[in-house]
Amino acid sequence: MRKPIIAGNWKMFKHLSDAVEFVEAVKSSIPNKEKVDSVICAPALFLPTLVEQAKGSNLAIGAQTMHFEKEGAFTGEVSPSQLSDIAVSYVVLGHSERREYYNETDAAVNKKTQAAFEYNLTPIVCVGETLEEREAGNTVAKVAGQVRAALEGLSTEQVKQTVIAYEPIWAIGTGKTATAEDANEVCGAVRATVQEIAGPDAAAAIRIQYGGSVKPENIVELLSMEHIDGALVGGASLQSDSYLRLLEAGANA
Ligand SMILES: O=C(CO)COP(=O)(O)O
Repeated sequence: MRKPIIAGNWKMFKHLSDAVEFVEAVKSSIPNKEKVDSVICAPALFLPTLVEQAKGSNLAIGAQTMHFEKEGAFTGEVSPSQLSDIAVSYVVLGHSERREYYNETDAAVNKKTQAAFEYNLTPIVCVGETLEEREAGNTVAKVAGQVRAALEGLSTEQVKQTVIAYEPIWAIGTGKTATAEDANEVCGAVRATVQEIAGPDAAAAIRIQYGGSVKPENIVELLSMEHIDGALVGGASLQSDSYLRLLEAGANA
């Protein structure tokens, strides 16, 4: 049995005071860690405050991106060692917005995934196809290629601990969710790819999230699917009541 993992990705939303208010509102109501992993991936600026605030609760705090080097002359970047030093526990890597607007390549995502393990961070690696790729019948080829590239060089144990987020780009922020069956089919293809790379134990253990217009109204059906082990949620993770409903669905999946 894979434990569900529900992660909110706040992207570039909220001010620090809103973030603190949110964590205060949810932290005592986060479901038991044995039932679901509950994560908020916040802007880097908020991380030290939120990590302190969430200490002792069931809420884990994650970053939305990072560099792959420990340190160096990379103006504006945040390093894996800096995240680890303030006890951040997750990091989103290769989000389609980073790939599209900041030229994050498969090779960089691979280096970042390896760096995450070096610094004790759990990577949430995002993969997904554009609408054109889907319409051309290239969804599985695209997603499998991204998975292979991201996991290259990892040990079987590291592959098992990686979280993959399947986010069809056309479903992000558009209100268009992939049908639960379509999402499950691609998540199944991700699992099959992991099996080819790292064997059946890793394929059985790795957790695969779906992301793209997930809401309290559609998450239960998505989580009922065989290969969907959680959700990476943008818009619907910004309000505390909606976020708690998502976690509740995770705890009961
Ligand atoms: O990109 C996403 C999460 O990383 C999905 O965003 P939405 O849930 O707003 O569609």
